[in-house]
Amino acid sequence: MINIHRPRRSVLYMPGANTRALEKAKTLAADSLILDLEDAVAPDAKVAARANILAALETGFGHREAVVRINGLNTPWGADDLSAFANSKADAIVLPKVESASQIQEVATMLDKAGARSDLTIWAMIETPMAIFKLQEIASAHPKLEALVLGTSDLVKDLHARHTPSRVETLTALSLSVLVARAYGLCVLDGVHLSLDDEEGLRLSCIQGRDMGFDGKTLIHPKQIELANEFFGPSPLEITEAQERIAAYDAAIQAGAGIAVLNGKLIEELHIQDAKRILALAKAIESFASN
Ligand SMILES: CC(C)(COP(=O)(O)OP(=O)(O)OC[C@H]1O[C@@H](n2cnc3c(N)ncnc32)[C@H](O)[C@@H]1OP(=O)(O)O)[C@@H](O)C(=O)NCCC(=O)NCCSC(=O)C[C@H](O)C(=O)O
Ligand SMILES: [Mg+2]
Repeated sequence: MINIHRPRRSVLYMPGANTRALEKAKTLAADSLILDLEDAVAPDAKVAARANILAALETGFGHREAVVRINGLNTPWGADDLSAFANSKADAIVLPKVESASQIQEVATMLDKAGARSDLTIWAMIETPMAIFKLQEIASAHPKLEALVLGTSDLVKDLHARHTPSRVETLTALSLSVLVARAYGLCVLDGVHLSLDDEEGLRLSCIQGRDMGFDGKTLIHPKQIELANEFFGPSPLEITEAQERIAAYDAAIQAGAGIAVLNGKLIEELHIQDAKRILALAKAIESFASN
């Protein structure tokens, strides 16, 4: 199954308590923003952060998608967060530390009762060992679920593992998450790269995530946006090759053949589906640039 989601190459977290960052976000080249009320916000600052985010959503973030990470419903703030954003201008609600379908269903029911817009979707953070074992249950919990977001910091902590350059400690979890996301038609976003000054490490992590099938990468600082946009978007060469593949295949079909060969490579219908996905993504990214 091929699903074309909106571009989410770069998905930048910012603490809701940081009004400077919320303002700065309106000028950044990130495709999506996660306005955070959870781990990046101290308990004493949660209520003020909620108000900051509500105010920032009112003026909007241009073409950038704005999603709000609420606190878990098992915390003192979760239910109030959810009702505050149910009728806001947020594009989605991110639910942290999801471990069961019922957590997603509870959020969906609360949004329905609050009369939330039908296009307000839910994203689930996958960041605990139990979440990995419940991936299929979570992914099929509710039609409002749109994306799985890997929380590799929490996962590594819960595993008693260590962050390594190869990410061997999370590869199984990353791979299972991509498999399940694709099987259920969901968007899937890779975890953050914590070392702010390690550009080479970020580059390798972007390449690895892209090659595994992730749609994009979650980020913690504006300086990480450019690399994520570069590696999770189609390159000019990939766009040209996709166009050439489609043209070669169309010519083969016109000539009565079912397959084509271009530059010594076999082209079948499945390659055309992938070429069309690449071109649709490139077109959507181009429309961002003109907005
Ligand atoms: C890490 C930071 C605290 C660093 O902030 P700061 O010291 O302000 O950095 P700079 O001086 O280099 O900032 C330069 C300018 O960029 C703006 N900025 C910085 N970070 C952001 C941001 N995230 N979004 C928007 N704008 C940002 C600064 O305001 C400066 O602007 P200007 O004044 O105009 O020059 C900070 O980067 C930060 O807080 N990052 C986000 C941390 C966060 O959200 N963490 C929680 C999410 S990660 C997570 O929990 C993943 C998951 O759950 C898991 O388990 O893995
Ligand atoms: Mg986390």
